[in-house]
Amino acid sequence: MDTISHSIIAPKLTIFRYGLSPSKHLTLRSNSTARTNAASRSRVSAGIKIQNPPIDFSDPDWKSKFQSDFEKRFNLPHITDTFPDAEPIPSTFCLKMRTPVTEEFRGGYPSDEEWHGYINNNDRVLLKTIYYSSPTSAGAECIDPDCTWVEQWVHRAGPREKIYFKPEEVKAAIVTCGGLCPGLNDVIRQIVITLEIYGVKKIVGIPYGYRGFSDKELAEMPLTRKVVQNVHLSGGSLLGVSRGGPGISEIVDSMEERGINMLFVLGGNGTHAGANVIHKECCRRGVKVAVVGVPKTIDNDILLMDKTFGFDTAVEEAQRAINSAYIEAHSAFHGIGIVKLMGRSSGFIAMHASLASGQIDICLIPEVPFHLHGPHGVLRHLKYLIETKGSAVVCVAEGAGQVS
Ligand SMILES: Nc1ncnc2c1ncn2[C@@H]1O[C@H](COP(=O)(O)OP(=O)(O)OP(=O)(O)O)[C@@H](O)[C@H]1O
Ligand SMILES: O=P(O)(O)OC[C@H]1O[C@](O)(CO)[C@@H](O)[C@@H]1O
Repeated sequence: MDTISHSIIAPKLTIFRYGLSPSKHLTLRSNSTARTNAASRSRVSAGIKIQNPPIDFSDPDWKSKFQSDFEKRFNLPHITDTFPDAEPIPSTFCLKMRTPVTEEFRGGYPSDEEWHGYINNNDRVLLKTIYYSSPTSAGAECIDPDCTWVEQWVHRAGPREKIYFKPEEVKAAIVTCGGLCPGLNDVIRQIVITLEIYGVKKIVGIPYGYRGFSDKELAEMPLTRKVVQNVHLSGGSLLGVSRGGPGISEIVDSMEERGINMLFVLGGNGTHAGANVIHKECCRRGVKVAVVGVPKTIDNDILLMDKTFGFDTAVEEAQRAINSAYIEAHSAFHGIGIVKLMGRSSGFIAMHASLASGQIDICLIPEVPFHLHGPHGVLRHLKYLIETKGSAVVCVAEGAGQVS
């Protein structure tokens, strides 16, 4: 199976791929790999070998075992795991209000009012919504050889009716680390505005990533709705970014000194590895701090999120390059345009830009192995395009053809 390639042909677009056996489509991940994968561009499922304990499909209970294992893996930690005595209070925020919920609601909402302002703790989002009747169905991703329907879900994010931090006692900090990504300022803005709606008054930005926790020259930046009102109109990060910086102990010391008890980190893999150890260090010290990770990946390759910020901008911008390549290729005799786009481990930008542009003939992405040569190879198809259309445009994601 792994040497025969075939192509899926959509109008004007060919994505080269191998025929994969169902077993190679497994998306099941262990707890640790789910997290690592999520942080390391794991939306890719086809073609990647996943190290998991094999499922014994001869066991008549395999499905219920799989589902309960899946449930355990997505069992979210809660603040009361670390602070069993933490007392919940009614939330001051509600999806239906644009000002903090006031005292008059503290005892509950009027019974005749349909409130629907919160996410229930048991709300779930189904990850797989397609029932494939056969492993040979186009795009089939099967757990087992018979392609049985197995429910996979994750918790639904959003505001809860009970909170554990009194807004007046919160000092929230926001930090942006790693490289830039479109949308960082939008996220900073929205965090500040939402915190204010909760009633939080003390909000600061930590300048230049984790470095801002140790460098005495870098003063924290007070953030209010007024400060962030128009920041989404400019690129980059209002706070600045950096790589490297202090050790975890120094960061947590600094947070304690500053009285920060809520930290929002915006960043990629490294940033989240840092956030994780900051959280662990806070737990070890017994300081009540909420560490919130906001994943930053322009590649949109986090399975558990609808879409990561910056992705749409990347797709939009990519189309300008595609359009230029198209014009060049079609103006030249037997012209071939090649556009290389971001995406070392996943090809969502390349695929979406290709589809949206309507100008790409071949799209090569890391998830889908292909041959350059041979009867089903890319070059053969390119020759066919030149012979029949006179020109062609190819879109290549950075990591295409590099997954072994
Ligand atoms: N394993 C780790 N433990 C603690 N901190 C880390 C770890 N890896 C990276 N960091 C810290 O996280 C910050 C950002 O990391 P990094 O430069 O790797 O960017 P990133 O978050 O992966 O973003 P990008 O995807 O843009 O590269 C740095 O300040 C770095 O010191
Ligand atoms: O060259 P680096 O820093 O490893 O990053 C490359 C990766 O970063 C991105 O450009 C953005 O995540 C990816 O498309 C690419 O895979």
